[in-house]
Amino acid sequence: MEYQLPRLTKMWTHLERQAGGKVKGMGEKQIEVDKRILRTQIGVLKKELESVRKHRKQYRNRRISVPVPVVSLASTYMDFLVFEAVGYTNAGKSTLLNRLTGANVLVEDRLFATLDPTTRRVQMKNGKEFLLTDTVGFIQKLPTTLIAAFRATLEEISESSLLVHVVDISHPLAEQQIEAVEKVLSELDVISIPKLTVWNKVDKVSDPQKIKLEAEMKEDVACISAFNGEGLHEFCDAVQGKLKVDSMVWVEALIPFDKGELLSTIHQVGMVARTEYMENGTLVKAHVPPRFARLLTPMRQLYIS
Ligand SMILES: Nc1nc2c(ncn2[C@@H]2O[C@H](COP(=O)(O)OP(=O)(O)OP(=O)(O)O)[C@@H](O)[C@H]2O)c(=O)[nH]1
Ligand SMILES: [Mg+2]
Repeated sequence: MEYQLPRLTKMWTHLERQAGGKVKGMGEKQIEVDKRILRTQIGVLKKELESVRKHRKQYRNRRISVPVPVVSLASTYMDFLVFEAVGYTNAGKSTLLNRLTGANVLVEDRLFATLDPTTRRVQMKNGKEFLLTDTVGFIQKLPTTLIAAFRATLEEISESSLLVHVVDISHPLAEQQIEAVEKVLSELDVISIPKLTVWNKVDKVSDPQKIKLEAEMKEDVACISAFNGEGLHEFCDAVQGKLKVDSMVWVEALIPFDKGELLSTIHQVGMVARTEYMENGTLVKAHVPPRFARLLTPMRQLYIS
């Protein structure tokens, strides 16, 4: 609508032309009316956007502050491993989400098919899980008014553990699109979040072998086709590897036998290197998400003592 506002004039000049120029100014009045309607609608939408933002924020806060109910431990802690698929519009983010989770997210060969973030649980073949959020695509020179409109969505990005930057590597302007996305990411101040780059649509390039070799040479780049599933296992492995290095901490803890559910959560959200049954509990050595590590503090002390 903000885009439309200054362009209304052009829409109405045809009226004057039709009337043979006799009623000059007739279009002009209509423009004023239209502008007022648009401004009112913009105001209403802005208010709604603000309330969406507040709502999402509350929701996120609640996710973080839940006082650890034992039964839902697993699903609660899952939230600490939120993965965000970011990328240029039409790069294949939604296709990737669908392919990994069997979700039914709208996929379309057009810009901005996705306007609302969708989060799904991804189950990897080794039983590990993570949450993957699909978001709105980026474009070059994202107008500031659009940034405002998508702010609620973009804010989700800043709270994820890993960003997966999906690139349409078959696109002739892939290089520029990568740059555009990196630029938006830096504007969002999320440079510190670990990132994995995915070159998607490798089935569509003229020389897949060359592209795959190129990807191999680079650090943190996985080559896939969300379309036919090629490279997805490697992608999941890369996600896990990245996590271990960048967003997990090493813990050694003694889990009392009556806290068995904690043990299964560690297996689910973390990467267990070793378990050993002791007299007073299970000794676990594993990489786990930092937040979870903090919760294990008493049990880590138990191990030390
Ligand atoms: N050939 C080929 N086409 C793909 C692949 N992945 C996605 N596509 C196609 O690319 C188009 C865009 O896919 P989407 O998943 O909607 O892209 P998106 O990144 O979610 O786009 P926005 O929601 O607009 O940001 C669709 O026509 C997909 O079928 C792939 O690996 N190979
Ligand atoms: Mg999409």
